[in-house]
Amino acid sequence: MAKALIQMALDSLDFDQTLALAEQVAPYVDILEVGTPCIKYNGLEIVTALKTKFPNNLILVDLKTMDAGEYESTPFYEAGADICTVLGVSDKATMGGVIKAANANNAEAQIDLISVKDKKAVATEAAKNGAQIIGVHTGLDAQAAGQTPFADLQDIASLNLGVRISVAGGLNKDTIQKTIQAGATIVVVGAAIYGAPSPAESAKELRALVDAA
Ligand SMILES: O=C(CO)[C@H](O)[C@H](O)COP(=O)(O)O
Repeated sequence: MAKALIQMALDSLDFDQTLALAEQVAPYVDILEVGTPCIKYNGLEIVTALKTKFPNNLILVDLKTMDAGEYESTPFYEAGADICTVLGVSDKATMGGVIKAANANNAEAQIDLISVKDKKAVATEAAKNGAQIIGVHTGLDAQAAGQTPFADLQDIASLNLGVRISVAGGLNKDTIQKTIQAGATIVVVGAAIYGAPSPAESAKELRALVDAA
């Protein structure tokens, strides 16, 4: 089985701080994620900067697109995004638009199941329609209310859809291995890295745990 990938969520608003954090963690993670607040604040320029500075990392742009999928995502793919996200609560045509833009740019589309009621149905349909990645995601607000992504992961993994499963929602060194063992092929970490005294040390520790899982 292929090793799981680690994705670091860059959730700062500040352009220079985002690049500085990426510099610290890039050797230990596979995917650098431009978080939703960061992409809204900084736009295409930060995608270009990350792609240029970190050619050995994949770049995920967490657009969380809700409408006009192809139109909104195309410039980000053209700027170097390897993966863009689109909301699973959006219209089938919106998800289809991002999948189309991804395919046109030799890249991938991720369907984010955040706030989706029937996650199994949306994931099944999205995989059938060509989405490469399904994102099981407990957002920051839901985390603050005590929720975790683990039950949803079990539901989605049980479908055996043949697509990659990304999991986000407060993962840390105590939960990352069990997340992979439960079926995640991409594990997303934000606060546990950027909130650590040494983000580089934290990313290195997570790398070792993921490689040993
Ligand atoms: O997409 C996000 C919020 O919507 C976060 O980037 C994602 O949840 C990862 O961060 P954390 O590990 O702190 O939960």
